[in-house]
Amino acid sequence: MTAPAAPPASAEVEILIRRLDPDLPPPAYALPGDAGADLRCAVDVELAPGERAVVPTGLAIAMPAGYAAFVHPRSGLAARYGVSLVNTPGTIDSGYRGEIKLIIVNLDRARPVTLSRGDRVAQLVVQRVEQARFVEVEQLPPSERGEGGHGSTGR
Ligand SMILES: O=c1ccn([C@H]2C[C@H](O)[C@@H](COP(=O)(O)OP(=O)(O)OP(=O)(O)O)O2)c(=O)[nH]1
Ligand SMILES: [Mg+2]
Repeated sequence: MTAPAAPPASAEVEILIRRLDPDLPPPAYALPGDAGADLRCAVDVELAPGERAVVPTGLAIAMPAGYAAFVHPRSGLAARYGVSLVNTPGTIDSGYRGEIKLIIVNLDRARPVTLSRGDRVAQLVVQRVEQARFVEVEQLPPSERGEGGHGSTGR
């Protein structure tokens, strides 16, 4: 079986990058078509169980209006060591020009974890996002779900 055919080609979006730490490689997709481009940590970090740290990536970006980038954990690190991001996914606004930082947490209950400068510790997913216009009304239109939430459809 081959993968389903792609819809009509969508152009790649150009993202400008600044390497604040020129010795680190730029963000890159590990394989063609990957959703996330890997981000590296710019410093060595050791996290005790339950500890978190704000970690620099040495990277600043500028993307077009109408886009946002989301910082996601890497599942390999999550499965092997319990490493995640506190605010997953972290939101990078299109107007943000500062250094992308990762709020990394060690969720393992027993083992400390060491991340070394240059390790690929997170991934950046670039997406189109809509801007909403919030219109206040007295009543919201009816729907089949109504106000049912939090398991209202059953287990
Ligand atoms: O994991 C993250 C999340 C955010 N940011 C940067 C980019 C983003 O545009 C900015 C603000 O993030 P967010 O809106 O999530 O935080 P906030 O607490 O609402 O801060 P602000 O008041 O600056 O919007 O911080 C990061 O570098 N890493
Ligand atoms: Mg904000």
